[in-house]
Amino acid sequence: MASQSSNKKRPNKSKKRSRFDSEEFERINSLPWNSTISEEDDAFSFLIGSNDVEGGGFLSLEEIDESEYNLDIAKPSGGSEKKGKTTPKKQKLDTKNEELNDEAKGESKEDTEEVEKDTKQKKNKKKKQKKKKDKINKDAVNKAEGNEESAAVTDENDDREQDSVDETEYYAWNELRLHPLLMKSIYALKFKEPTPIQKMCIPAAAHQGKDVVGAAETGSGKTLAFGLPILQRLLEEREKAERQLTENGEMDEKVAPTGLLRALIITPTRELALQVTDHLKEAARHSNFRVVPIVGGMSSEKQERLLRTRPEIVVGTPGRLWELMSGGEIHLVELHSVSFFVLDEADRMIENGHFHELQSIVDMLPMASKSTDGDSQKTHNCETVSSVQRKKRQTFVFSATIALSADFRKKLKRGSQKSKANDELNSIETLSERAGMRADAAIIDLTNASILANKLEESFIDCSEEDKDGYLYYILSVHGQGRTIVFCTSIAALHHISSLLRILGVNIWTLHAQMQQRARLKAIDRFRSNEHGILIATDVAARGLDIPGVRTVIHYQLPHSAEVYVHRSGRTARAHSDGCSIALITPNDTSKFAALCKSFSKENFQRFPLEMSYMPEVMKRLSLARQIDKISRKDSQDKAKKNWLERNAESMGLILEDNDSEEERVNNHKRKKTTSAQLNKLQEELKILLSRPLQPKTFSKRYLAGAGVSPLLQHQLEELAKQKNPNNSGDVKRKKLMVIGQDCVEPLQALRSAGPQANFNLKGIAEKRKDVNELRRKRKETKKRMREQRRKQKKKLQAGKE
Ligand SMILES: Nc1ncnc2c1ncn2[C@@H]1O[C@H](COP(=O)(O)OP(=O)(O)OP(=O)(O)O)[C@@H](O)[C@H]1O
Repeated sequence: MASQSSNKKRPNKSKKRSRFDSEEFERINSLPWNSTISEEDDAFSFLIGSNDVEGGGFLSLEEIDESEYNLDIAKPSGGSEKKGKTTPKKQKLDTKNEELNDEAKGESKEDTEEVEKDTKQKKNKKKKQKKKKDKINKDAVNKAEGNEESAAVTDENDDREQDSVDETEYYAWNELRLHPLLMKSIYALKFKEPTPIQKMCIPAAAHQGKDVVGAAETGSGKTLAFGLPILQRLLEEREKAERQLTENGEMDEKVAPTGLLRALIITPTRELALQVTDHLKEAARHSNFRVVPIVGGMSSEKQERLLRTRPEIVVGTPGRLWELMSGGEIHLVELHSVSFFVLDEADRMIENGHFHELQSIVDMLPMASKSTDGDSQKTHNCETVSSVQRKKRQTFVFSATIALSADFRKKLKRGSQKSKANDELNSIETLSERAGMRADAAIIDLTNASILANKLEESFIDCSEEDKDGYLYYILSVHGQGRTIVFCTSIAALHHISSLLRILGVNIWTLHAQMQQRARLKAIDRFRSNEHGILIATDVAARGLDIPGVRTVIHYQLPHSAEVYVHRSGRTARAHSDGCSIALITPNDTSKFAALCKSFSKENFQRFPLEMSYMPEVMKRLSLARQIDKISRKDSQDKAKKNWLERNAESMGLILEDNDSEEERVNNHKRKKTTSAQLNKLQEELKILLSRPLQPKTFSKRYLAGAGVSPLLQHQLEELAKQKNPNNSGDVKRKKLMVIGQDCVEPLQALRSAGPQANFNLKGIAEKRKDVNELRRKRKETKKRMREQRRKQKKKLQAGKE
């Protein structure tokens, strides 16, 4: 349905653009291509983007605002652009026509005069061309950068920075033959070497023009693995077109078309789209390609204004993209120019809530298979376009967990490209095929058997449902170093623990899908800016979020699938860092956890080391916090109920009568007073407890424990311990000596020091489960037998009575 509606909107535009399109595409096809990219794949080398936007700058707290992009976007005047505003190309043509008319009027002038004029013009033209050629050859870099004052300032800084760059340190990038402007960005990012997925993807995508299915662990640099090839090809195309125009002496005659949409990147979440945008802007900062995010939760008018700047690269979420596309947003429906289509976190895209819009978007992409001979003008145009497009659009499908869909991989390896009768894009395979993925796509799967990030250490704490909150508080307070993300599966659980933690004085931020977009971005921003920040989030934060310094991920509730577990845990141990994850496992979770371990081919998970002497104090505080929470909740529920009643009564013009008797009123008042006194008392008690360090009374064998120990004291204690055991220089023992106190030891350190203390034994669990199943079966059989016996006895009794 959706795609039909979109198709309805397209014929008009197609009619208006049909001549232009076919002319342009004829020209595209006639352009030669450089040796590194196959002729077939060189789609839009005629493009010379008018890139006047400075990249860089993360979209942070406020709504997307064009001012953040240093854009001076003209408000639409008079007829809307959608109705076919005069393009620069058309303006140029009009001017040319006027010139021709003028020339015709001047026919009466003498021939000699005309010849002189002609020669003069030719001379001027040659001069101009030479000047331009020199300029291009002299400084291609400056040419691409010199559009904005702000860009110039940044570039000046970058140039200064680049002067101090020792390029030999970046030699590992050499073999990837990236454009100097991209290398300049890489120097600025200080990425000394490409990550393995980048090493594999860039040659295949940028130089061989292949479609790519990429799978690599979380935080392994997949964004640039598809981002750099896109930018590389766009840069090469632009330069080639410029060179060719200069060589043909057409620089003056041909006007670069205003930016066409060249790359469409789709991500499952808004935060991820903003992050990918930011990342690509950093990579494109010297090449001047415009990258714009199109996501829900923000003003669509502003986004439409951003799109009117005709960015070459759009990164968006399916919902808002489709909303604008189906509304006929001109930049987004001109998909014939899209040469790069990316599905980031592809496996998430096919999940419920995403694929309908995605399917509609994919169906908008020009594909030869969708055209039929008998169709309208629009179809004819699409066919012209698609015959170019089918060969030339590159499709990239990326995810850390795509390899979990082994079926997809196998099929692609076999090169199966048969179109499915299936109309729904409910598998990555169908989705990729419909998006135009070619049979010879490069499959780059760098995930290991466990799919989990290499530098991630995983652990678990088995506890009762009752003690879960206590253990969470324990980890956050005893091991509060570095950033921590706590994942919940439900928003109710998120509210529950965030309320408790706030009462316990733990500084946290929350993130879930029911929050306003502005609040979501604010939470991320604040979390990002706090070195020891704690974020309590649902799975909306599970995918793609790249926040440096996340040291620990806690699974407060286990996720529903192995994929989500991988992505959640992948918020730590990113790029070259390490990190750890801790899963809180209650008896109800055991079999789910065992299944998870199995899907990662992991026999053992490490048990997180706990210093049990902390627990009495932890539980005391928690008990008080729970009581406070219960009273406060009841109070706010009562208030909300009263407000609701009052609001409704007011809206209906009614006056609420207080029907309570005097006695009831007095009792209510007394009850309120008692509750308030009780609340104050509990809060006071908790305050006293919180003012004391969370300190165990005894010293453990392994740890010298002391809450609130300053780094200096910690160091002195360690030195003291060394002096006491001068002979004991064995590394193993020294490693185990650790001083722990609040905010002293991060979980990863505690985990490493503990060694493989205890493991989650899958075999044991399987056996236990077997035993339990056997027990259940026997119990069932006994029950059945007893039922049978009772029935027989009943029958006998009835027969006796008769
Ligand atoms: N060559 C490189 N050297 C060092 N760091 C890099 C390199 N490439 C990318 N990074 C950094 O690594 C981090 C992770 O990159 P990115 O977000 O692209 O990972 P990802 O594989 O897409 O992760 P996820 O699967 O979780 O989405 C980012 O902070 C990025 O800046």
